[in-house]
Formats: sequence, structure tokens, C-alpha cells
Amino acid sequence: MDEPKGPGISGYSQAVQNASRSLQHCLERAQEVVPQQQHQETPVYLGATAGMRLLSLDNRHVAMEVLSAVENKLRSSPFNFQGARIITGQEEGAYGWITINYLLGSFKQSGWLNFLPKLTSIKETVGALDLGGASTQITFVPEQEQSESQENSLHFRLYGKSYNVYTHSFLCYGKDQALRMKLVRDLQNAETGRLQDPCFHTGYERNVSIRDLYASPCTANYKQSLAFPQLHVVGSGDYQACQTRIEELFNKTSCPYSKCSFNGIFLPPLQGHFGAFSAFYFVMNFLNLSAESSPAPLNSAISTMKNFCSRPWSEVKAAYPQVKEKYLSEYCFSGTYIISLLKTGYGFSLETWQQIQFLGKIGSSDAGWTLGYMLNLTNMIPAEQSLMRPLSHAGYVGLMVLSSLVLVGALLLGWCIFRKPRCLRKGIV
Ligand SMILES: Nc1ncnc2c1ncn2[C@@H]1O[C@H](COP(=O)(O)OP(=O)(O)O)[C@@H](O)[C@H]1O
Repeated sequence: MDEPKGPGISGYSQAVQNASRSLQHCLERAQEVVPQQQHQETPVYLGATAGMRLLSLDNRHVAMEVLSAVENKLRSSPFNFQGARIITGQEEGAYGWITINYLLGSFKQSGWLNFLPKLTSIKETVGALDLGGASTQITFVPEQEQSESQENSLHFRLYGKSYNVYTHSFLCYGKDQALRMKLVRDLQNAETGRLQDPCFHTGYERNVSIRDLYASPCTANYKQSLAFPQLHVVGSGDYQACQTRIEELFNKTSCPYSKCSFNGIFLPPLQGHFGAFSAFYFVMNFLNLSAESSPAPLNSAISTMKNFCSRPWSEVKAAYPQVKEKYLSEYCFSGTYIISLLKTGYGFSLETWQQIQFLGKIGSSDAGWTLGYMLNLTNMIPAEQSLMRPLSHAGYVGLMVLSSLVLVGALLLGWCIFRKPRCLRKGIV
């Protein structure tokens, strides 16, 4: 039976081992891809996200140990290691937004072409929705420039244009921590260690250690002494009931601003198109709800989820033998969570849902915060747009041919004037 590892001591060392293994794998891959003579001059940065933010909240000392273990490994690699740090939720949101807009080309167009607004349709930036295991981010340029909450507002100057961006990172609202929060809430009134859970398929069973469940800062507040050391989760596969339980995670009771998402957090009216990536994409892609040309409407996404959650676990398992059991068993929860977060949490409607595009890659690059982080650290995005636009290859060739013709013409003219004055005179007379 699959047991999700929580951040108990065993969970941490397991997590460190996993991280170390993936880092080793990453480094080996990078050494294959980057030509050997460029290893030393290739900068390497490491940014850690919400999992490490949580670990740092829970035990700063362990978090620092993990970072320094990773640093040592990277320092001994052939690359030019520049440092490892835990990035803030705001940075994670901002870098995700920078990545997708950089890859979609939204910055450059809205830079210099803005001088010609009548000649070209101005392309707006696209909002970014990022779902991780431990946190989720929403970032976009709202219609109203003045923000009601300074902690949610960022200012960028990119390619000569200013952007006032709204961002918020919800720690604990990544899909793994959200599942933990749901489980501890379900446990509050439980008398036995057996929990019937509508977010898992019928026939699915999982044992969860109570100690691990409460070990996260996201669930610590719900801690209670229970007579049983393990929670025995038994699936009942019911989308509607699952959604009801999930929606309890979003506290909509009070809002100190004109508008909020949930938990009293400011959210300006949603504006424009959104790219939803990372786990938003992994889950919606598995459920066939991410079609890039025309993403499924909200109503059909809900019917798909109803149908998927109601399928018995034996049938689902047989249908997808190649999918990791941890992911497969949680797609019912994750898909329902995504719909609830976007609809109830952020307030996407039937209409605005159509503005969301679920993105895995843009071109050949992953949609996610990492490219934006690199672009920022390596100063790849200038604040000001250079006045000269770089020439395309065709433009360059054309300009060279033209200047060669002018040069030949000038030489011929000079030759006529200084060497054969009669040819000119002949022409004139
Ligand atoms: N194919 C997949 N199906 C479902 N979930 C996935 C898949 N691949 C990765 N995940 C999960 O998606 C989440 C996002 O991962 P990641 O982008 O690494 O975010 P973070 O570092 O913030 O947890 C993680 O919980 C990860 O386990």
C-alpha cells in the first residue's frame, strides 16, 4: 500500500535522499547536454520552493543542513556554481509570470511596438497560475493599476515598459499539503482510525501515519491526541462529496478589501488570459482536460471528474498500468481540488474558465518559475528596450546587398569623375 511520506524525521531523510538522487541525475544530464569545454563557464543556480519554505518554518536548522548538503554537491560539480537559496512565494509567482510571458514573446511586442498602437494589435501579458506540491501562486496584471494591498504588488520595468503586477502565493495550498489539510479536517470528528474518503476511488485503501500527518506546519494547528497511530483511508469515489470537503479549505467568511480570493487575501478582478502550469498541467493533462487548442469548458471538466472519481480503483489501475500509483490514486482528489481552487478560490466563472490555458511546455521550454529565475539572475531581460531593433537574418543580408550596391555605384561615379572626365562631360553635353 502506498503511504505518502510526511515531514517526520523519517520523511525528511527520505526527502533528502530523493532530492540528492534527483540532483545527481540532473547534474549527469547537464554534463551530457552542455559541451565539456563550456562546463566551467556555465553558471548554475539552485532555487528551492515551498517544500523548503515549510521545512524552514518547521525546523530552520534542518532546512539549512539540506541546503548546505546540496551546495556541497553542486560546488564539486564541473559547473560554475553561483549559490543556492530558498526563494519567497512572491518570487516564485513573479518568476513563473516572467517565464511564460518571455516564452510567449509578450514583453518584446508590448515594448517597442507600443509606439505603433494603431498598426498592430497590442498583445497583453498573460497571467500565471502555478500549482506545486506545497504552494500555489496566482500572478497577473490587473486592470486597476493602484493595488489595495502592497504586499501583493510588484513593479517591473522590462524592455522599456512598466508593469504593475499582482501576485500571491498560498503556502499549504499546493496539492499535497491541501490533501493533508483535508485529511486532518476530516479526522476532527472521527472516532475510529477508519476514514471513508470520497476523494479516492472505491476499492482504494491507504494507511497514513498520524504522526506524519500532523508533522507539517500546514496541519500542526489541527493536532489532537488520537487513540490510533494510523489512519486507514477507504475510498468512496464521489466527486460532489469530495468537492464539498475541499471547499471547506477556502475560508470566504471575511475580506478586509473590496475583493478577496480566500482566507482574507486581496484579489483584484481577474483580467485577461491565464497560463496554468506545473501540477495544474500534469493533472489536467492526465484527465484529457488540457487540450491546447480548445481547453474543455468548466461544465465538461466537472462531468469528466464525476465520471473519473466514480470509477472503481481496480478498473483505473488496470487502465493505466504505466502511471505511478501515488499520482494515479490522487487524480480524483487533485482534479477536484484544481476545479475548486480556480472556481471557488479565485472565482473563475464559466466564461473566464475559457481564458485558462493549461501549459506543459511553451515551444521546447518548460512552463515554470525556473527559467524566469535564471533570466533574472543572468540579467537577460533588460529594463530598457534598445532603440535599435536587432536585425533578422534576411534584413541583415538585404542591408549588406544594398550597401554593396551603393558602394559599387559610388566607386563607379568616382572613377567616372576623376579618371574619365569625358564620360561625364559626354553624358552632360
Ligand atoms: N505526472 C504527474 N502527475 C501528477 N502529479 C505530478 C506529476 N508530476 C509531478 N507531479 C506533482 O506535481 C507537484 C508539482 O511539482 P513541482 O512543480 O516540482 O512543485 P513543488 O516543488 O512546488 O512541489 C508535486 O506535488 C509533484 O509530485
